[in-house]
Amino acid sequence: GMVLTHLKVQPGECIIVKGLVPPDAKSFALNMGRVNSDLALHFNPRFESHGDARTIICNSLQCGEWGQEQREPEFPFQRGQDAKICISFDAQELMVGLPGDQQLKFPNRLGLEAIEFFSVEGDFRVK
Ligand SMILES: CCCO[C@@H]1O[C@H](CO)[C@@H](O[C@@H]2O[C@H](CO)[C@H](O)[C@H](OCc3cn(Cc4cccc(C#CCN)c4)nn3)[C@H]2O)[C@H](O)[C@H]1NC(C)=O
Repeated sequence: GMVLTHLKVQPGECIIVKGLVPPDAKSFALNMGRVNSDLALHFNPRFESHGDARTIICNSLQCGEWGQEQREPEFPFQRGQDAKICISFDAQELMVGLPGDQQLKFPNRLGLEAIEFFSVEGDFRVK
């Protein structure tokens, strides 16, 4: 999928991603952090993957090691529908704005001061 590097997204700024979730989607991920192996947030909605159904899994990756997963109560995505996702952060947490004005928060475990890396993986067609 799409990979962006050498970004300088600061606290208070936001990344807005719009795209289509294909009708046969199983899973997609938005990754953000310093580099691919140091992610402040791996945001992974699973329609049907790894034994999960309609569950958003959030995690961090530090030096290639996964942290403790956070499983979200809401799943505001539908196969075959467009989705808009807005990401911002501060010293304490990353905030993800979701469809239907839902929002989730994830601790800024890495103490990230700027988002330099952003990638989209799996079943999400960026528009
Ligand atoms: C119960 C004991 C065992 O527990 C399980 O242990 C697994 C391994 O650790 C965890 O799974 C890992 O979870 C991690 C977050 O924590 C990560 O998502 C990681 O995936 C990295 C990864 C990213 N990509 C690229 C990509 C991304 C999204 C879409 C696609 C596609 C497509 C075309 N349909 C491709 N490929 N692999 C996943 O493997 C499970 O959650 C966890 N389950 C529970 C309940 O605890």
